[in-house]
Amino acid sequence: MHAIPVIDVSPLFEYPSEEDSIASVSKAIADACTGMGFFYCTGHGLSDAQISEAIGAARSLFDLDMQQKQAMNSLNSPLRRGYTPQGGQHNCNPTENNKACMPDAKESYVLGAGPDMPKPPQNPVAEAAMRSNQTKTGGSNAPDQRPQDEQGQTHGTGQELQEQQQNGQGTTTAQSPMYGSNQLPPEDVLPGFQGIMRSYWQQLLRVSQVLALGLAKSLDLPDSFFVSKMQDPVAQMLCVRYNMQAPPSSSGATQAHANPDRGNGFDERLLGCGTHTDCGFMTLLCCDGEGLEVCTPQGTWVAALVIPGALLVNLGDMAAMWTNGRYRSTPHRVLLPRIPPESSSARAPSRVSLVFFCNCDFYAPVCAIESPLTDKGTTAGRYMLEKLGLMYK
Ligand SMILES: O=C(O)CCC(=O)C(=O)O
Ligand SMILES: [Fe+2]
Repeated sequence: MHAIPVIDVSPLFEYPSEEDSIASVSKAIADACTGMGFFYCTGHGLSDAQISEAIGAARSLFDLDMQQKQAMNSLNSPLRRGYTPQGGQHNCNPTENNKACMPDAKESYVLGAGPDMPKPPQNPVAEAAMRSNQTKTGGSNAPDQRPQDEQGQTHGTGQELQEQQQNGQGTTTAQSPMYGSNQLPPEDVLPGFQGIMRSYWQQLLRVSQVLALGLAKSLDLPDSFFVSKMQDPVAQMLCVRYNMQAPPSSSGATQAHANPDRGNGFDERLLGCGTHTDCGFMTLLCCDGEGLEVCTPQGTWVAALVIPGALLVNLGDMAAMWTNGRYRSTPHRVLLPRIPPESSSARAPSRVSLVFFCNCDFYAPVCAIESPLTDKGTTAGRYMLEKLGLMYK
């Protein structure tokens, strides 16, 4: 029995038919999002082989020699896309207790929405959800807060938000500051990488839109509520390799990762990724090893075990903002078990994860659904830039 629920989302792909099964899925999503804020998603349409292939492609990128990886150094990219060696990136929640963050013990490679990555594919579910908005009235008190340029009318979402929407009028995500080129490894350096990652990316955009329908249904919102804000999302995919560490010495950088709050036992581990919440809407993760831990509503930590073929979904800050905290943006972290001192293995073990942040359209308005007149609100892009700016100092 997993502490984190497993939800078979396949009925959502039958939308708009299969109403009863969709209602059960939506209920399960609501329970998961008000509880752990994390759930395993099965029935998403990707085969185990596709997931393993993408993890394998990331692994082969990290296996390149350092010179080849440095040729894609994220410092060369204004959007910090590309490769970041170990020690070069923060990923802690900068607001947590106002504590200084230590660099995470990981190397990473970031891909983001841009002209060299695919747009969301044809998606009959998303299209049907968008159409339902035109045909249905009632069913929910919550307004659909699409920007003015899409809907041609204003909503009571607060003056500031309306101004932003007006400023963003006619502006697409592709013209936003978070859209740009990636540093992809050339085909002769890493054959097949680009194709595998583009195809995985496109699949995950499709799954994200379908989950967005499930999330709207779970909140009794219009079916298009979230899908309409994910027409051209500023998605980002973080590929990470957590390299297992030697036991911390009594001095030096690795020692600094030991978490004093955890008391006995924890000193033996290092932090692969500090405690944080994700800043976007939802995150879809696959990985090939354990280490991720999730904070329960009671404040304890549970391990997110690996379920082969499942995608682990969690909500980010925007989901919490829309729902006034009813849906959790759950704190999580990644721990690294140390290599036992007696280990004679020539190669340190490591864990690879692919973390797909399905953010919304850059100019999508985000404000509390139930109190749009009082909540000042923001836009997805503004919120992400603020939070990322704090993390990538
Ligand atoms: O690698 C993982 O398991 C999670 C990483 C993560 O939470 C993040 O990068 O936001
Ligand atoms: Fe995260």
